[in-house]
Amino acid sequence: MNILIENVKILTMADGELIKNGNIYIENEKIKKITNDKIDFSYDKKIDGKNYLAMPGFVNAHTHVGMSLFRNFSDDVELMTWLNEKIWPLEDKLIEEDVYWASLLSHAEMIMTGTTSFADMYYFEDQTIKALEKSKMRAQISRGLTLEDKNYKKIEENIELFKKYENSQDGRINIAFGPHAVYTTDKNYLKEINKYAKKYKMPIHIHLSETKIENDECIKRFGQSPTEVFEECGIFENRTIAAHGLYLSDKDLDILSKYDVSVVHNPSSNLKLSSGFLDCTRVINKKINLAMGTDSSASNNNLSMIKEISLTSLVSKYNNPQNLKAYDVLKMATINGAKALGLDDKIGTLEEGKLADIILIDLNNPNHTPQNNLISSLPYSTFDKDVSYVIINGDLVYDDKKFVYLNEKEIIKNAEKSFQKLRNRK
Ligand SMILES: CSC[C@H]1O[C@@H](n2cnc3c(O)ncnc32)[C@H](O)[C@@H]1O
Ligand SMILES: [Zn+2]
Repeated sequence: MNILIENVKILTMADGELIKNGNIYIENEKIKKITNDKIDFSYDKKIDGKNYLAMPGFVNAHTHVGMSLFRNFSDDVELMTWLNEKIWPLEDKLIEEDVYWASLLSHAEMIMTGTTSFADMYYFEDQTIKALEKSKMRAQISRGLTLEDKNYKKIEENIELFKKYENSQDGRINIAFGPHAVYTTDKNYLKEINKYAKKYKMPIHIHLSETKIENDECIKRFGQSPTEVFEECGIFENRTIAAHGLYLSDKDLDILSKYDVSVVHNPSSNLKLSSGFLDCTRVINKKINLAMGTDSSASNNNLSMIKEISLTSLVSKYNNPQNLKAYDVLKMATINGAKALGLDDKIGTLEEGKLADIILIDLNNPNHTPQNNLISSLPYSTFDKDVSYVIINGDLVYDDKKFVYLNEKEIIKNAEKSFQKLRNRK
């Protein structure tokens, strides 16, 4: 499909470029040209971009899309109570169909709030991949791995996922290993994962130093911080997404900065589970790639990157208004997320030759008026409902606030039904 977005304000997120006006020519899956000029181009769809802002789609660099059936199921508790008493017992009853509908529900929510790519860690990931065939989102998928894995069968399943789906669906799918966290694994298990990650050149997705208790218990168990344990086991020798990172010491940050590790900030989930709030500036100052995620809608309790962008900006400024400028927060949600997924040469900025993952924000709303500073408008004034068009891999998936491929009513009905069945399942 060829698309022309005409006469639009463009935030490219490419270095040095702020807002410019022009036309975006999308040929098949790529951005062919961004120019003020009219070029000879035959298109299947023309979007009148007047009063819209085009920018790269958001990259949600840490989530669990299969958990959206648990939205508002367990609130007002801290992480370990939430996991041990509420979430894990429910996950024991999950079946494939639940994850399929939960995934579609999450994909719909992400698309309508401007997310075009995500990194996921969960169970029944083949169902999430099946849902991706419908939603057409871009994703890095990892099978969640814990010590419940008796004969390392789940590691094998993770490798099978890689062999079957790596680069599938027109290159929109990548597969990673998903060792859950230091407290659900041990050194032998992590070393085994590292061995295969190296063999297959697969990236890794972990939870890291999310709570103070996690750190304290790790030090009791190993005499090392979680970062030191993962480093010793070779995990960081593979490109790694490390979600949370709230309790990283200076020494931990120095370790991470030596490797291709991206820390992912999940502000809503961290605040809601009372884990704390990441000092983003401290991580960025150590030259570590800092991306942004929602975590799941069971702890967030939704999947809006616009909400995460806003929270990150506002809470980071609580003691100093100079902390974290609007543009730096937008980088976390776009190009830094792309880097976390190993895709910064393909997505994350709007540049000729890159894949067309583009969203259009409606500026014709009272909350964007007057247009004094469009970069500030994004973190400080944008609502989810301002997202009007979403293009992924050159494919229009959300057209003037309507899903092109997803049947919203069917998804909502089946997700609701799945949760009622799951709840009653023995
Ligand atoms: C092994 S699959 C993923 C696993 O992670 C659990 N989970 C969801 N959110 C969090 C979080 O913030 N910290 C730690 N673990 C989390 C989820 O319930 C699955 O069991
Ligand atoms: Zn998580």
